[in-house]
Amino acid sequence: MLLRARSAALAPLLRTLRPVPVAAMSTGTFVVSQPLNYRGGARVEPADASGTEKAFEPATGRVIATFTCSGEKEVNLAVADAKAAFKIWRQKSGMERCRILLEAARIIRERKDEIATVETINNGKSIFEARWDIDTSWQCLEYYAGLAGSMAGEHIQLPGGSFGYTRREPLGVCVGIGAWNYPFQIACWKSAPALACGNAMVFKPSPFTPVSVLLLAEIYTEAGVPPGLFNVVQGGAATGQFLCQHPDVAKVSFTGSVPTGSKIMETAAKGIKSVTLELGGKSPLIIFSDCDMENAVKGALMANFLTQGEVCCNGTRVFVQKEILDEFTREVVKRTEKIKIGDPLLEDTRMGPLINRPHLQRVLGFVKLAKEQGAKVLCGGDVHVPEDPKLKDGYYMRPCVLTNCRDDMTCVKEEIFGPVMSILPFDTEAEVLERANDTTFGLAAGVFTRDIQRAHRVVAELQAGMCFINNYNVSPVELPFGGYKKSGFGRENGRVTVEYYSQLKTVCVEMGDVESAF
Ligand SMILES: NC(=O)c1ccc[n+]([C@@H]2O[C@H](COP(=O)([O-])OP(=O)(O)OC[C@H]3O[C@@H](n4cnc5c(N)ncnc54)[C@H](O)[C@@H]3O)[C@@H](O)[C@H]2O)c1
Ligand SMILES: C[N+](C)(C)CCCC=O
Repeated sequence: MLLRARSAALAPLLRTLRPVPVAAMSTGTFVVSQPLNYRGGARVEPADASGTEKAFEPATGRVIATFTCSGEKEVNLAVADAKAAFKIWRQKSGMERCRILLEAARIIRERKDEIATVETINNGKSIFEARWDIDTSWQCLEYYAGLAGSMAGEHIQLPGGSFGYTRREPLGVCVGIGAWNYPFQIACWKSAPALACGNAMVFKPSPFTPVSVLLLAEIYTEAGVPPGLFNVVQGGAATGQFLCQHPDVAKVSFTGSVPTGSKIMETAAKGIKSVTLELGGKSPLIIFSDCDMENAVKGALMANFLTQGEVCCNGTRVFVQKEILDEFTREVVKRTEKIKIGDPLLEDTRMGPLINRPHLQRVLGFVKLAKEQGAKVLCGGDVHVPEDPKLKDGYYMRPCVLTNCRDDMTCVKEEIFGPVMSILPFDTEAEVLERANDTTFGLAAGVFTRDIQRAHRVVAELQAGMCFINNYNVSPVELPFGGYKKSGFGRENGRVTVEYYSQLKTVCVEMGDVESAF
């Protein structure tokens, strides 16, 4: 595995695929010593380079890996291997693919604690939450394994005994490019439907979180996918560009920011490649005065503070009906102040460090600007220094609740991607709908009310791809997830995603003679 342990007794483990005991991994000790590219069913050093990167442990600020970013030659090799594996994989029946994906899901489930620990060390999210992410990862593999066996076309009767039929066929080599906030989950949400449909994938994680996807690559191999079917190349924008412009790549599925999404779409357009774009958001959460207060408060915290607020679909604009504004705000602040910040590997921690120092400074900058623009900080919004000396160089901040906010403030308009909630009072349903939709984003939205008719009426008007009624940020893999407007297009999860990783072939069969015009 990945660990260069302090203890020599662990050395044999490093040369095998066997899981490392989770107890051997603690904050401040983990170091990656093996190659982080994966090609042809094994870890490899890239054949060429487009620079080097360092990956950090956000909890301590330590460097845990220094790695080479892949150049064009390595990208070409990864795509060539994927192309070769695709030829084998596309011939397999849906049930054969199903069995292998189910086996991979089983291994992930079995190694859940270990994978969650690696995720926590490299991303900073609490171990409690990382385990949820790994659950939605293996569940995604199970879900698409289930669909693989039932993918089918149609038979259409034509005059005179002739007929047509359709075949659902894979696209070929698909590229997955991931963000750093859900590294393992994003890799699963892209690769599971891609592989279930018969495609191969080359995946590039964010250079901030290069580590956990290697475990997925090894698990796929152990489960029985052909060598080369799932490859990993490491790197940043340059490596990503090589992938997106490669002539043998059929599709790019991207998760990340709007500006990068726009560049990827431009590159893909030149090669007429299909794209799925899972981009940013500034989602509204609407709390009506007839809500169940306890659930609404819990929902607002779920909507803002998972993964240190670094969540694309967070409901960061919390619109609260005036009658309950004071009570709701009081409760939200009380509970926000109780969130335990610190070592993300401790069982009772609920908020770890942000991803890196520049990002922490950026988020703190948003809070400063919010104050300058007239917002009031009710709690948090400043640096947190944990008592444990080994955490002193980590990137911690206290979760922040802002009030006195207006719709034109920067904190209300822009994606902060940190633990900062803006509370905005409203009077009427019509008014809040207009304000909720007044954004270029459209990823998610939420409504808390006991009035069932109002709940459905409001979500029908909300311009967002993922709407929650009386909950927020839950992710059943059976439900499609994706955005409206500048939050992107295409979907992940749910049955519909099969359509984004396959194409339809129509076959027209003549049973009589050709009736020619000539
Ligand atoms: N909608 C979703 O499902 C979802 C999920 C998670 C994160 N996000 C969004 O992701 C953003 C945060 O992630 P980030 O900072 O990693 O985003 P980012 O756009 O900076 O980077 C995302 C990925 O794109 C790569 N990349 C950068 N330039 C590229 C280029 N020119 N060509 C190809 N690849 C390139 C990066 O190396 C990284 O792997 C936020 O906006 C967040 O909302 C969206
Ligand atoms: C699992 N969540 C919380 C729904 C997040 C999905 C990915 C967004 O960043």
